[in-house]
Amino acid sequence: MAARKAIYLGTFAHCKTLQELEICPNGAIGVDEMGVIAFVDRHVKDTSGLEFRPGWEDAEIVAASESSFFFPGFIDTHIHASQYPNAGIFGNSTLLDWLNIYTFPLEGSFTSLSKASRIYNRVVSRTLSHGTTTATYHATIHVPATNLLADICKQKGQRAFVGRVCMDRMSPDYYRDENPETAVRDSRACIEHVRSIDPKFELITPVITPRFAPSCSEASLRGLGELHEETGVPCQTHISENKSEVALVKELFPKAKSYTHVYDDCGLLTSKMILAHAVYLSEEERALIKTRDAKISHCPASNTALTSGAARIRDLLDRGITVGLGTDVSGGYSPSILEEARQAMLVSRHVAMQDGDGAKLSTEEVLYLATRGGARVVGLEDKIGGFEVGMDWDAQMVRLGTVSGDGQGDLDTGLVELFGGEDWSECVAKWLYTGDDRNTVAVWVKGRLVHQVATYRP
Ligand SMILES: Nc1nc2[nH]cnc2c(=O)[nH]1
Ligand SMILES: [Zn+2]
Repeated sequence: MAARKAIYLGTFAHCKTLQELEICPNGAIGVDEMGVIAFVDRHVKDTSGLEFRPGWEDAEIVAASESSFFFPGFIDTHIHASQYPNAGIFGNSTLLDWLNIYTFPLEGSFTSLSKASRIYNRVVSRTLSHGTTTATYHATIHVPATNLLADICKQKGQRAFVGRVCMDRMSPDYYRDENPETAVRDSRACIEHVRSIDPKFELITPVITPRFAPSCSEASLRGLGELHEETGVPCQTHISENKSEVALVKELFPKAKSYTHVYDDCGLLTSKMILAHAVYLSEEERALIKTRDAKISHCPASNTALTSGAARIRDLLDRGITVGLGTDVSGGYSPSILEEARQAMLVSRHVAMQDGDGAKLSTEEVLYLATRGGARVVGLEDKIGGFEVGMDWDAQMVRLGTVSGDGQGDLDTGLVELFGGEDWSECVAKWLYTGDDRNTVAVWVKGRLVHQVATYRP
């Protein structure tokens, strides 16, 4: 809960639609004690006399400087919190050997709660510092460590979906569920823990997490599908990321019509399912995903790093399928959704070189995926992702660097350097393509200040 009402003054930018980025240079956004946006003024004439809003005379004033603006917090729809120490470590591996060489040994070590605490505290702080106000996490199979991740998100104020990973086959002996029943039982325990710390799932939501079809028996997928139906708790998994994985699923589920049908047959392909990657979906699978209204997390950095492939995002969007962005740390090397948005744009250019210019994603589109798209993926499109009355104040203040007449630039704002001739849409583009966490000077979730850089002064 925010300590007091606040008015955020200055430039704000947010995506109205996939194609339209609205930028208001003289804005004022009022946020009430609950962290909810009460008003949005697009053209404030005089910011010196703040009596322009009766009832808001006592509000805290948070003003963005001339080279700063407010932007909605980012939504990371797919990140493995437990893999954070491996960010950047993947060599030349591809998915199935990467799991065995790098990933299972690290995740398996989360029997140690002190290790889990060190890593989870770090990843939550780090993602917040990159403007991620909502993250959908995969944890590990361990109940105490997964519950700890939920506790840490709550304590640090990050909106989070926290998933206890289920895997009862094709996994090492030291890191697997004993049987389908324990996979369901332990998932239920994590759901109950979140219920105990956040009964209405206002900040933290549990998420049922079968790792992916190859590491789950049909019985465990069915059990998790039943748990999904019983509790209404959302689900997440991986799908069709890599060609060898797709072939393996065909071998392991010979009766299923497709990889997507494996999840559908077990009651997991619903509007509350987040499917990460979706690189090699057939026409029929894409149609089925659209029919079920399941959501897609696009993870371009990971898809490139693990040589998985290039997802056809334009095609998914044209079909009306909901898409957001996922860092997929540590398949992806960066915890930054800004970096992921850049990668989404770049990968779309490679797709365009094969499929034609229509595949290109624009600056506006990747920023939409990073915010409004992600909000729809996690089912919170009425609450987060933009600046509208009634939405929560999940936001970041972005500060850009300026170069003065003597050619000297700001040191603490990284590579984004304004020379004075840029209009606001060019400023936002410069931030997207050259910015980093040095530009994210303050971050709020539900009106609570959850991150600030040392030089930030409200
Ligand atoms: N990128 C990625 N793909 C997976 N498929 C199954 N597990 C994983 C994982 O941890 N990362
Ligand atoms: Zn993943």
